Formats: sequence, C-alpha cells, structure tokens
Amino acid sequence: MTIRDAYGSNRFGLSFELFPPKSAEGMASLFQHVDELVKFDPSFITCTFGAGGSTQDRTLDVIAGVRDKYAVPVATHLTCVGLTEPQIGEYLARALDRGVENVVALRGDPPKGETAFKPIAGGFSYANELVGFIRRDFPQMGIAVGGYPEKHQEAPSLDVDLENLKRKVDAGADVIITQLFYNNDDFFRLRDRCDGLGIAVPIVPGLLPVTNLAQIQRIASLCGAKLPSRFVTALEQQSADAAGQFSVGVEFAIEQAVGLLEGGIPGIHFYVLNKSEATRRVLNALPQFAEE
Ligand SMILES: NC(=O)C1=CN([C@@H]2O[C@H](COP(=O)(O)OP(=O)(O)OC[C@H]3O[C@@H](n4cnc5c(N)ncnc54)[C@H](O)[C@@H]3O)[C@@H](O)[C@H]2O)C=CC1
Ligand SMILES: Nc1nc(=O)c2c([nH]1)NC[C@@H]1CN(c3ccc(C(=O)N[C@@H](CCC(=O)O)C(=O)O)cc3)CN21
Repeated sequence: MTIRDAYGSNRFGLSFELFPPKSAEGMASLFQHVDELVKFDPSFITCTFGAGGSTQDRTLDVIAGVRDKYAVPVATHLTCVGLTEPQIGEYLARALDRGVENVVALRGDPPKGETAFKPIAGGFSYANELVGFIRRDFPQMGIAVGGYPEKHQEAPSLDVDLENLKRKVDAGADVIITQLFYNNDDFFRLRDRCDGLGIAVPIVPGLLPVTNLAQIQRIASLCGAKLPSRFVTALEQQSADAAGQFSVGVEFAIEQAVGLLEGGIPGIHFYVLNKSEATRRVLNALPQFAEE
C-alpha cells in the first residue's frame, strides 16, 4: 500500500510522524505510545531521518519495526544532507527490502552548527532532484514532499517557494505534507495558490499539538512557524502548571483541526514527537475519529 492510496473521496489520510529515539528506553517508550496511536487506524506512520549513518539505521529500525509490529504502512523520511546519489539509492533499496514502500523526500536541514545547506559532490541540492531520482529508480515507491504555509525560511517570496513546490510535484511527488503552522488561513492560502498553479495532488496539513511553551518555541524557531500571540499568552498564563499548558495546547489543536476539517482537507499529519496523549486527546474530541 503506498500513500497514493491513503487519500480519496471516501478515505481520510490520518498519519503520524515519529523521530528515532536516542536510547533503548526511548525506543521502548516510543512503541508504548504507538500502541495507543494505532488504535486510530492511521493510513501510515513516518519517521524522520537524521544526518549521519547511525541515525539513518535507527530510522529504518523504527519504521520497519512499526510495520512489522502493527502491519501499518510506513514511510521513511529521506534528506539530501551528506549523501551521494548512489548512497541514497542504497538506502532506498534497504528500505524496500524491509517493506518500506514510501518516502518523505526532503532536502534536509543544515547540520548542527551550520546555517546554510551545502550540497556535496555527487549529491542533490534540492528536494525536487531527490524526487526525480526516486521516481526514476524506485517507481513503485510513494513520495510525499514538504509544503510551507508560511513559506520556507530561505525562499525570497511565497511565489518563488510555490514554484519550487510545483517542481517537486512535477518531478513525481504524490502528496504534499505541510510544515507545522498555527494559523489556518496560511494553510488555506497555500491550498488556493496551489490550485491556481495547477498543483493537483492532496495537500495535507501537518499539526503539532503543543504541550509545552519552551519546547514549541524551540521547534517553531527551527521550522519558521509563528505562534499566534493570543496562544502564547494563554500558554504563558499556565507557566507554573505543566498540565495547564498541556490543556491549552490540546484545546488549541482541537480548534485548529475543527477549522481545517470544516474547510475540507484530505487528511491530517500529526507531528506526535514520540508521544500519544496530546494527539489522542485531539482525535477523541473529533467525532469522526473518537475511540469507541
Ligand atoms: N525532517 C522533517 O521531517 C522535515 C524537515 N523539513 C525541513 O525543511 C527544509 C526544506 O526541505 P524541503 O522542503 O524538502 O526543501 P526544498 O528543496 O523543497 O526547498 C528548500 C529551499 O530551496 C528552495 N528551492 C527548492 N527547489 C529549488 C530549486 N530547484 N531551485 C531553487 N530553489 C529551490 C525552496 O523554495 C526552499 O526555500 C529542510 O530544512 C527540511 O529538512 C521540513 C518538514 C519536515
Ligand atoms: N526544518 C524542519 N526540520 C525538521 O526536522 C522538521 C520540521 N522542519 N518540521 C516538522 C518536523 C518537526 N520535527 C521535529 C521537531 C522536534 C523534535 C524534537 O523535539 N527533538 C528533540 C530530540 C529529543 C530526542 O532525540 O530524544 C530535541 O530536543 O530537539 C524532533 C523533530 C522534524 N521536522
């Protein structure tokens, strides 16, 4: 099953994104949370991909482990950072061997300590090149790419960023999953502009339910996502109360999901950060997903 089949007139593509834990305890905890998340019958589960050999193996271990344990379709994230075309091909062949049929194809962030992405000799400079390579050498794989409701940080304008998004779709992407965002108007603007450019693949909002102000400020600055000031204020009012912050974040995510569902969306991708409780609470507040 590829992610091409996850979206459609009578299918809603629910997906969850994990990252590779650093320790055996982290791995055990991750699977406890995935136990809870699979109860919502997701269309697929993804795992991020870090620069450097050992984390790449951990990505495959997580994602192949999830597939083997739950028989749910999975996708590996893959970035262009530090890899030559043959190395990327080898990784994808190993992924396919382990039953991974989908890729979230990204350029990737600059490595820690660096501010700009630098392509390597024999590697790719932009995600559209990676997508083209996968489509050519691994035509059976499903491909998702990233889209930016608030524009990608490095792009000079939304128009230029959207032209680059179109390049990725023209190169063979099956679906666009967005960067996390907290203002639904930004998502609907992206969708309308994609319509105008003739981009016809599903555009799936990526949601990260906030559970902690300090954490989300760190992540939001990494991603270039803006937090509405009323939301930051509400979180700050709970600064002494972790459970209070969690509830404010969950309530915001519920409101955001309701607004998106009302606007019509093909699916939702949750950045679950290897936890289940916040996402579980959000989904249980939405009648179409709630557990029995
Ligand atoms: N690891 C993950 O799960 C996620 C990572 N990201 C990160 O977001 C960042 C961007 O990744 P992608 O969206 O895959 O990159 P991308 O290659 O599509 O875009 C990167 C930048 O280059 C520009 N660009 C793209 N193609 C171009 C071309 N052919 N010529 C000139 N400019 C071009 C874009 O407008 C953008 O500013 C990375 O830092 C990625 O790691 C984003 C979402 C999820
Ligand atoms: N630019 C960009 N890079 C990404 O890697 C990325 C995005 N955007 N947008 C969507 C998701 C969000 N991602 C995230 C966000 C936070 C953590 C995080 O909290 N990491 C912990 C590591 C904890 C651990 O390894 O145990 C951290 O402290 O940074 C991980 C992936 C990955 N994705």
